[in-house]
Amino acid sequence: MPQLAIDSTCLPQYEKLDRPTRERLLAVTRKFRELPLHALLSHPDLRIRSLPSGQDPRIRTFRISDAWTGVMLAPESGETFLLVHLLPRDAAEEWAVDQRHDVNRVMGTLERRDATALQAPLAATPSAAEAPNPAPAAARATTPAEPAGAAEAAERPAAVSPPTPASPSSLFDHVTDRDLARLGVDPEIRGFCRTLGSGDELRNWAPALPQDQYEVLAALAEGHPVQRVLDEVVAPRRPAVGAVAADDYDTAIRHTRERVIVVNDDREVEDVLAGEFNAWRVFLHPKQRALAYRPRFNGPAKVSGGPGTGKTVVALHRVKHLAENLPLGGRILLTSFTNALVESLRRNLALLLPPELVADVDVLTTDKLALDVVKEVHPDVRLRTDTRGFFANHTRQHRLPWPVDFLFSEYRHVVMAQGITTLEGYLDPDARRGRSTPLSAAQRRDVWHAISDARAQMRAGRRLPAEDLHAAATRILDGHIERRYTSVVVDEAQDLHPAQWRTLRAAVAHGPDDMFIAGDNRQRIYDNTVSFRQLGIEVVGRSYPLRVNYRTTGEILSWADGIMRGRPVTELGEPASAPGSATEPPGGTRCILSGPPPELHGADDEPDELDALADRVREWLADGIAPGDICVTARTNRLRDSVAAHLRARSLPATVFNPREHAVTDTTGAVRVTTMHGVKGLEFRAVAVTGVTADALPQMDHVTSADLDENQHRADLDAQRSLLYVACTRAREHLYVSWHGRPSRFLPR
Ligand SMILES: Nc1ncnc2c1ncn2[C@@H]1O[C@H](COP(=O)(O)OP(=O)(O)OP(=O)(O)O)[C@@H](O)[C@H]1O
Repeated sequence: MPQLAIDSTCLPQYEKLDRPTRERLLAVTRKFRELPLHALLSHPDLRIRSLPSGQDPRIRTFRISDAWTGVMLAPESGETFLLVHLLPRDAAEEWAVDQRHDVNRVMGTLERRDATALQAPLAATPSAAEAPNPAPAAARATTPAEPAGAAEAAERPAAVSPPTPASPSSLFDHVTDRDLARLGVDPEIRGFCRTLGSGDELRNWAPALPQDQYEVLAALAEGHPVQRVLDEVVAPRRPAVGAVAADDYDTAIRHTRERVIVVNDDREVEDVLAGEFNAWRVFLHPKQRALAYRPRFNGPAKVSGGPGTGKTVVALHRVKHLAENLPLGGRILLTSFTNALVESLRRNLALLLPPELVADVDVLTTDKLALDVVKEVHPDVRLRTDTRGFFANHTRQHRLPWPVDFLFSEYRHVVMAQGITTLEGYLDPDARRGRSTPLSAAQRRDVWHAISDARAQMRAGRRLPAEDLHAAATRILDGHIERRYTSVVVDEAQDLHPAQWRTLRAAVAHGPDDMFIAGDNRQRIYDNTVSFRQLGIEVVGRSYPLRVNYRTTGEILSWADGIMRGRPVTELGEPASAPGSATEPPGGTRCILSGPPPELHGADDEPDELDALADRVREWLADGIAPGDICVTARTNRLRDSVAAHLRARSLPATVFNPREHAVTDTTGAVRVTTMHGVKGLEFRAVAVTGVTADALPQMDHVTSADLDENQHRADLDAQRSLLYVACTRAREHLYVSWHGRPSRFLPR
């Protein structure tokens, strides 16, 4: 009996079908599974057609409805049908005739290429006019809201400049044919890639190239050595069973789990097709799968990677693996930074795990965990959120000769960061390493007494700041022989304070699979620097980068990377001040999507800026982007509230979103307006970043003065730079950045 598999290309298309067409598609897919091959091919309703002039004799089209056509790969031998694409009727055949599917014998995967487009540069040196259909490279990527007909059929590279035949400056001169073959690059693509002169040219051809070979070429083009590409791109895909024969489509389809899934019943078909945003549940990059489903790590493991590389997705799948293998009586903690992020993790976990496994997982912010632990012993304790102001008062009361924020900074970045509990500890010459304001022993005593006094008052009032709450929680957890959790999984790890890490460390016993940590220091928007080693979290030999971005278009990411250019970023868990501490290389992340470049708008004053923003939002809505898929960010609470009021005054649906109070789903019917801090970890089809004005970014009253502490000054500036980076990288398809007056110096030139 034939089997059905679905290619991930179909998912965003399915979103565009109306309900009757979806039902019709399900009825058709049922026939694929139920009828014998000969009955299927001759079924009158399905109108299965082969394409005599097509590049691939196995490709067929079939009728879904008057308006929509399915494209499938029908087996010559074997029995697995692959549903390749869903397209408007007129566009389907035009697209399908150009495509060819082949088994990649080295990686064992099934790949698709636009064979017609790729033949052109090999046949001759085309003039620009002859270059393949100059459609935007966006074709493969961002999905228009309505069926776009011919535009969808034209999944062709943009002819920025026609590739030229092999020249001394060709992009892959440094790689031999033999190495390319070892990396799974087949003869046709080996010949083709010799015609490319630049990384931009390669990217423009991405929609036409076989997917896995493109990833190999992109990694080589970025300068990664052959061995690393073998280890990171080829090895995770290589089938355990050895080479796959060139005509063994059945095996290749089953092995291409990154893009293809075999479905067994109606429920599975619907489940897989039901929306683009669920792709992460089913299709994992081999590297993501290898990390999430590795049977065990012998200790803490760390996954880092730029924005949108699927760190959260890997963390969720890791929880699934841990829950499926949990010993009797075990429990898992999944933790993140804000209530909104935790809420979104909880929702996604419920999509991924059956309820009986969800029941074994606590999904909590790290602060909530600490509060729960402390309340078990001191039920009347509450979390204090005005700590900065409280310490400012104490600075004045003790008549200390430093600015009002100094005491708080000393409390947070020295005393609590290092877990110092005595005056002697604070007097230790190493205690203030990295702080650039020297303090005499007498001054340290004054500071210590002021801090102790403030802490004693806070304890007496039973309202503890997060740092003290965590110190208390750590003491309580350390006092138990039984640890609270079997495994702890941490998302958005870059922003946790050392005191929060100590709570997490104390919540789980040292051992295999104790901690799984996902984060990205480029996105660190709070001023914490952390040394995993000093906290007893040893990740050496268990650190893994992710390098494929699934969220953001290449145009948006490469512009946003300009915000961070020239700022070396330390690796997650490496303190900035450590001699020789490793830094994350800039860029190095490949995007699978492409689309329009970011739009930048400078206005004369704030009212003009808000008027232009309202026009942009209105256009997005008119283009069919749902209000809940649009987010506007502002640097300050004041601007956020003005933006929301301004949009509403122009009859646009807008609501203020506060991640500490709201779940992401609370505000789906309206355009979300939030602060830049509020968009951490989230994503939207369209994002407007407003108020990127010279005096708002950096906002100097939130930056320690360089005279007081040079290092802290730099760290504070970097945190604000990262804030802009985080806000801009939340956009999936459209990014709009605006300012009034002078633009922020963080904007790329
Ligand atoms: N293998 C995959 N296939 C399809 N989509 C994926 C895959 N992995 C991740 N995604 C999607 O990419 C987007 C980004 O993923 P995710 O939020 O996990 O990234 P992240 O690295 O945690 O991002 P950030 O650090 O910017 O918050 C999400 O929409 C997710 O569903």
